[in-house]
Amino acid sequence: MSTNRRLIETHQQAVRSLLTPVFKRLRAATPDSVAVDSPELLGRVVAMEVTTAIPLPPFDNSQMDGYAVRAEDVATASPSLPVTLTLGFTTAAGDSQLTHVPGTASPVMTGAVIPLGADAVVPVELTLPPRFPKLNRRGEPDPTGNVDIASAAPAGQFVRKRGEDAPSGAPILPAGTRLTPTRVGALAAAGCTTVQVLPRLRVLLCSTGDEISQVSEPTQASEPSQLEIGKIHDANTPMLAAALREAGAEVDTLRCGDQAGALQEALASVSASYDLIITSGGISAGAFEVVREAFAPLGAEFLSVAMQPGGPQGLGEIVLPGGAVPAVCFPGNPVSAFISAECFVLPLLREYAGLPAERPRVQRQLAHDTSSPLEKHQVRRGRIEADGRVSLSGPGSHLLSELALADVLVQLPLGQDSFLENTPVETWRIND
Ligand SMILES: Nc1nc2c(c(=O)[nH]1)N[C@H]1C(S)=C(S)[C@@H](COP(=O)(O)OP(=O)(O)OC[C@H]3O[C@@H](n4cnc5c(N)ncnc54)[C@H](O)[C@@H]3O)O[C@H]1N2
Ligand code: MOO
Repeated sequence: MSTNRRLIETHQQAVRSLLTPVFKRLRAATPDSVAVDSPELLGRVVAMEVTTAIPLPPFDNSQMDGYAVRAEDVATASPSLPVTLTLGFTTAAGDSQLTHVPGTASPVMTGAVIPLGADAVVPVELTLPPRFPKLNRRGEPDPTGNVDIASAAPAGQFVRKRGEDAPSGAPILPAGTRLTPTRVGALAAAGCTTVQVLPRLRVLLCSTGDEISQVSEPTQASEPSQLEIGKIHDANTPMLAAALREAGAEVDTLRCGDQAGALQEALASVSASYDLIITSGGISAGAFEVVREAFAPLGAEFLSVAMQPGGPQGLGEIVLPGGAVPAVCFPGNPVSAFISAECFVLPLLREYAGLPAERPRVQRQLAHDTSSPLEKHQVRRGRIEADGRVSLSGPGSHLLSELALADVLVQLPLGQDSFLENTPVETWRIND
């Protein structure tokens, strides 16, 4: 066993240095043009500032169903001394602008253009009686009758001014903004039909091992297993693909057995299409370490990080016929693979995708005593108890079901091997 282990922070820095040029290149690349109504848009990052070509709102409009008036015509109105005004033509949302006749009340619906010459709106509830009479729109016979206005309306009351949300030419989304549903709405309101977004990071996720590569179809959980002894279902490909996609990447997958030549061959034909290769398995001290055997001669480095799980790691730019591609290699144990992704790669991807890089971090007390290797940073899985303290599951890196039901990853720092009940520890929220 190597004792020359790299600190977790040093390896984080090494992975960051490997991937920084990739993100820099993607930020400078031709952006993708994506339609505003495409399901593809959600979660993408705006490549350049978006401005609105029109004022928002585009015209003065009513905030209420009521009557557009001139403020001066209703200045003295009150419930005990209403002001009676002649009914004018009605404007509904979507109608073009009418001209307001001084001394009259022009019925307007919410969103309707304020008639030219009116400057305030009296809600229908503040008229007597508090409901609309028969109304006439443009093209219909001239309206007849009056309305009693029971409240004064200062100029501007319930008028949503043209451009008050964003004037014409104003920036609505700065470059680097991640597109959420509200931002998609703002783009649509401004009349944008397409938006320029940063290209996604394209990842080839490669899971290795004879034990997974020869299993054809997974059996239903409810049926007796069809697995031959020695084979297992491939958990890492779906899990890591989901984690990478959640962090904004575009992911293709490749499964490969334990033959280094076959892995090199498979990568040679596809590598040019990817910004990053992630591998799982085949990197520790065994006799058949396919990733180590295939990648070390191509330029990757394999080493040991002072952490558990996730001790064995690999990284480097590997040189393939299609060009050099950065590769980050995780150990095969599923919990090790997930925690490696959480510690070394996902924060960088989230940062590029405009997401918070770090999982929400909170100090919590341990619900019981525990121990951890003195010379390693241990990442345990925990459940939050009703009293807010955290209970740990076993340390084994094969315990995927326990990881799947954990609330937090619990950080037990290097240099301490015994942790008493109620010791405060840093926790990272997962599985939300
Ligand atoms: N003599 C030593 N043996 C081991 C060491 C060591 O330092 N010296 N390190 C151990 C640690 S820690 C880990 S972690 C593993 C890492 O091994 P590999 O990265 O080479 O991974 P594999 O041997 O290929 O697989 C490990 C384990 O995970 C299962 N696995 C692999 N791929 C998948 C998958 N896609 N889905 C589900 N499970 C997977 C595999 O069957 C093995 O059980 O090495 C220790 N050994
Ligand atoms: O470090 Mo391994 O990643 O514990 O299981």
